[in-house]
Amino acid sequence: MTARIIDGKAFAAVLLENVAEHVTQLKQAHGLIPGLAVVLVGEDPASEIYVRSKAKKTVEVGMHSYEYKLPADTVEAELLALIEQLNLDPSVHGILVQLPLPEHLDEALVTNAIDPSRDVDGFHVSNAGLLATGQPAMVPCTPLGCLMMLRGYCGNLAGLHAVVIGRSNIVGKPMAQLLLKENCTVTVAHSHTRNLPDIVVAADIVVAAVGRPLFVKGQWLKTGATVIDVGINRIDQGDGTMRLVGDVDYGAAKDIAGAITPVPGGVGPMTIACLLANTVTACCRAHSLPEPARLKV
Ligand SMILES: Nc1nc2c(c(=O)[nH]1)N[C@@H](CN(C=O)c1ccc(C(=O)N[C@@H](CCC(=O)O)C(=O)O)cc1)CN2
Repeated sequence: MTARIIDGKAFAAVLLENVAEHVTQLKQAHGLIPGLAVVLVGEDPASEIYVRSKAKKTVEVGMHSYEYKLPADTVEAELLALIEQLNLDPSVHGILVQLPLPEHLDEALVTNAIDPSRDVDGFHVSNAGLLATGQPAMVPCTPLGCLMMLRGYCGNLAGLHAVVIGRSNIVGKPMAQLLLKENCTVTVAHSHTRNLPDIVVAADIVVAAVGRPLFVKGQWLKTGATVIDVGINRIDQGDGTMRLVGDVDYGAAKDIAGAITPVPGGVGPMTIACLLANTVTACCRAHSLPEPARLKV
């Protein structure tokens, strides 16, 4: 069996078109332009690329982009003061602080300083709680993108056994909550899980978010399983060049899985598209307008 490729770039292109259409409608019907503020602290090269890409796409879909670049030695009080200023700015509908933060900054404290209604990353404890209790929330962008692709490929997910490998607040936990909401049977595996291959082999859906290159082996998979690879790892090829790989051994997995996301070109592009969709949703909620159905899960 050769797996179908789940093309994240194509999914993202469709979602971005829908976002752009809604932005045009908001402008024409209500004179509103959604605004997204992105805060980057420090000079992490990958974060700089992601932030640049977010700003570029924000402008491409017709929204306002506000970028704040702070030095790596920024003190917590200064960052919190900027967040407070953005919380009060009526032209800003979405706020995100790019992660990871420099070590001296408390990620939870900073994330929870963002007004939950503008928390387009969905990392605020209020949004995490709403999602965990099945209530309308801002949903973290990476798991939201994974779910949209899973729905697109599998249709109804009810009754399927999903194994989520990884329990981070950003991906693993919200992914498990979203899959539960879809009536999947969900197993969350992590670094202490015993006999992981025996667990993965029972899965109809595998979401790999462990942050370890090529960790999930092809022979662990059930034939025909749908595999979503969240990992983005740069590995040295031994000749001085670097290669981008996921958490799944794609070369082996593609012969056993039914469908699989590539790295690059899988989950990554959907993360940014979902961020812009969340910003439109936040703008609609802020102005008590109906939420665009096509941007929702
Ligand atoms: N505040 C946040 N910080 C971080 C998040 C997040 O959702 N919110 N997620 C990641 C980084 N990230 C977005 O911020 C992100 C990562 C990767 C991609 C992407 O498109 N990747 C490409 C490959 C690009 C490359 O060469 O590195 C792909 O997979 O095709 C988009 C967004 C951590 N921080």
